[in-house]
Amino acid sequence: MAPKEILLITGNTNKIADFNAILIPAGIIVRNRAVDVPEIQGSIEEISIAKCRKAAEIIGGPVVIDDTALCFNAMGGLPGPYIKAFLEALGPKSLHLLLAGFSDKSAQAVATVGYCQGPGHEPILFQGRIDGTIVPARGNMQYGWQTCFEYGETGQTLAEMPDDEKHKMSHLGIALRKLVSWLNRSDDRVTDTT
Ligand SMILES: O=c1[nH]c(=O)c2ncn([C@@H]3O[C@H](COP(=O)(O)OP(=O)(O)OP(=O)(O)O)[C@@H](O)[C@H]3O)c2[nH]1
Ligand SMILES: [Mg+2]
Repeated sequence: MAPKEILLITGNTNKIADFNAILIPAGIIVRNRAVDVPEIQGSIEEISIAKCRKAAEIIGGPVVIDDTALCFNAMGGLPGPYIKAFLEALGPKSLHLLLAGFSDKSAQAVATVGYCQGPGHEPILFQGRIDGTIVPARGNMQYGWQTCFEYGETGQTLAEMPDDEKHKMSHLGIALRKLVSWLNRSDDRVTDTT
């Protein structure tokens, strides 16, 4: 089968690295444009659809985007898609303090990957959700909130897991495997590099 490529619209270099780590073994080439696409307020899905549609308009062709949310169950799903603002304000070391007044520390990490064929086309979403617990930061601090998210019953934060193990179960891994299945069934919607 000819290799396929996607154009990932993001300025987040860690996200690009994660896409590559997950998609290269699946035979997908990841190209990138670092465009800052405006993010509206709304549900996770509304934000992802608007971001994907806007990215396709800016690029004028097929695009892939991801919008990642961290949802605290005690807070009705917040910060959710607004986690970036909380992370920037508090830093990963203080994020767990948001739940100091709650006994329920459970949370979900949600990756919502969007594909849009081009301007005027309806985006398609592929979502991965995993359950975990918000804890004081542990592990590699270089990226996002993953030091604060202990996955399932593993006793490990995402930042304490080896990358290959993390990509097998992560919110993004789940979402991207759904994208890969869809790309493999939709040969006419992706760009062949040959
Ligand atoms: O520990 C993490 N593990 C992840 O898997 C992950 N994915 C995203 N993030 C962070 O969560 C916020 C989401 O915002 P986000 O999805 O809008 O990304 P972003 O604004 O950085 O880039 P863009 O793709 O929108 O251009 C941003 O602070 C990201 O740095 C992650 N942190
Ligand atoms: Mg963003």
